[in-house]
Amino acid sequence: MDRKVIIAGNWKMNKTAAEGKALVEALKGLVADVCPSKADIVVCPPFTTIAAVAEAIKGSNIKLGAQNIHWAASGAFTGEIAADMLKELGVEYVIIGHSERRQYFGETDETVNKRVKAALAAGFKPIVCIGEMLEERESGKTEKVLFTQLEGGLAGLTKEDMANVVIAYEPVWAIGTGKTATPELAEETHNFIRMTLNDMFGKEVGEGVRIQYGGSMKAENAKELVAQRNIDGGLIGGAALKADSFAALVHNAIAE
Ligand SMILES: O=C[C@H](O)COP(=O)(O)O
Repeated sequence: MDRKVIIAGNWKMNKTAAEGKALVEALKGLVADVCPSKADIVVCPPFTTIAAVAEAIKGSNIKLGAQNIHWAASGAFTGEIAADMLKELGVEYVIIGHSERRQYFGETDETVNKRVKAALAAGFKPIVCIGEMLEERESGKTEKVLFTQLEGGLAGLTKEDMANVVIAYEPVWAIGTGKTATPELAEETHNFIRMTLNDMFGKEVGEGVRIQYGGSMKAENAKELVAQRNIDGGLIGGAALKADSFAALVHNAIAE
């Protein structure tokens, strides 16, 4: 099945509004030649930078994402963000359950699931992050960890919901370390994720779900990674923080 490549830049806690605006102003020109039918190009700035970026990317082929969403419509949830607030800014994608949220902010499969459901109900496309820690991989627990994260994070979702869900596989040991998974190892794991999705939702659904790789992906390794059968793009941290490195990565990822 043909799945459209999706390259998303997760800016994490980087870029003021002015810096974010400057980045996308430069990026727009550098990726203007990328046909929207060929790839989805997404930037996910921090909340305070979204409005400025939304304005700057109007009329371009760059789409907007956020880095989190709360499950309640409003209320006493200090530090959180609601669906309406993101909708108003033109956000389309929402990253949910990033390993940094799980590691440092107590995110669990249960809260991931609540956020995913809220995102879908509001019409967003969730990018659901899963991935194992180094000691889990070394002790042979990778598949068990990923299975549990998929089962918990996607619990209760329908086949129709899955048409709007993107999975990001990010081995935690590869994030920001420069230690990319080899294309073979990444593909083996993506294939396991695909099989699990096929089991959970049926092959006709599972084969259509886009699975991004994340973890030290850069222009130099993007082509080989995305060439793998079950790798449909990337969730990019460090290399998304500069317009030229992100644009080069996008071009290499979709190069024939
Ligand atoms: O969300 C992005 C990932 O955590 C990857 O980050 P990185 O490209 O800096 O390794």
